[in-house]
Amino acid sequence: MVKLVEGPDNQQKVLLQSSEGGSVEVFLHGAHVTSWKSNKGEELLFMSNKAIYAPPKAIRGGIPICFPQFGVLGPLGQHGFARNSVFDVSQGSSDSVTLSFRPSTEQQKQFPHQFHLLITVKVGSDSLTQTLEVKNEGRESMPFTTAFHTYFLVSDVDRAHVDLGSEGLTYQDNTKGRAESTLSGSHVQFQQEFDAIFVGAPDTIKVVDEKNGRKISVKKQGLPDAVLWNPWGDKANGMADMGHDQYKNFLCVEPAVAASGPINLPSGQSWSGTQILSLDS
Ligand SMILES: O=P(O)(O)OC[C@H]1O[C@@H](O)[C@H](O)[C@@H](O)[C@@H]1O
Repeated sequence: MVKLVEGPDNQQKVLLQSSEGGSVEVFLHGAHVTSWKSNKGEELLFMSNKAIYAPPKAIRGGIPICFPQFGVLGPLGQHGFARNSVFDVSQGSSDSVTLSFRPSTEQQKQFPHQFHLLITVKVGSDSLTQTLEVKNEGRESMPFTTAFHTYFLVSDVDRAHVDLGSEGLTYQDNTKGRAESTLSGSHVQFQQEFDAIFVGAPDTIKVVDEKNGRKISVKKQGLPDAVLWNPWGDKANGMADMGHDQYKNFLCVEPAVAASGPINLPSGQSWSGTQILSLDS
């Protein structure tokens, strides 16, 4: 039942369709969602026009999976190796797919743990539900951090904001060596590079595109933190896989186990975290 087609750079992707008209595309490379369209067919995720779809680099845009490490919070390369690896199809239907990954011997040299990672993506009526489930198949407990690194498409970052739904939250500012800062009000309006870990963030966060009147709710389950990021012009224009001034068209909200972690998963046990994205009508 799973519909697999070839995408850019000879990479295979799964096409999902909801009965109400919404659709999602997921590459086997990184179990990476690169498109989520509403019931009316509008694209809701940002993709770089210079994205490279083939491993070993992660695809720029969509929803990279950061695992088994978020950011530089550990000994591995930034955001871990799952996003650079090709997954297998485990099971699926017309509107949902589960992709499966086990680390290679080479990857286990950097991260000496055996695990089974399952990413399930389901498209619903103006919604996308994504679950990360990991089973520790090794003999030792396994430390990890993780994130759904979601790039939301906005018409103009100057006329968009993130509503955290609660005033005066504190965050670790990655642009200042993780110094603690306090948010004034409950909104983040991006006006320069912003890279922040909200530890113990609210479980519902809204992405508001003021210019086109669109609101998307991000609900997280089992994921204590949320990272908010936009690199702004100088940094983004220096990225080889990001188009010129495309930073104006996205903002990232990333449900995560980041500074609250790591989680130490005992041998033989499983853990899961979920994000539910829904377009407010
Ligand atoms: O360029 P990458 O590896 O995809 O990372 C993008 C960004 O991801 C964010 O999650 C981090 O907080 C940033 O510090 C980082 O720059």
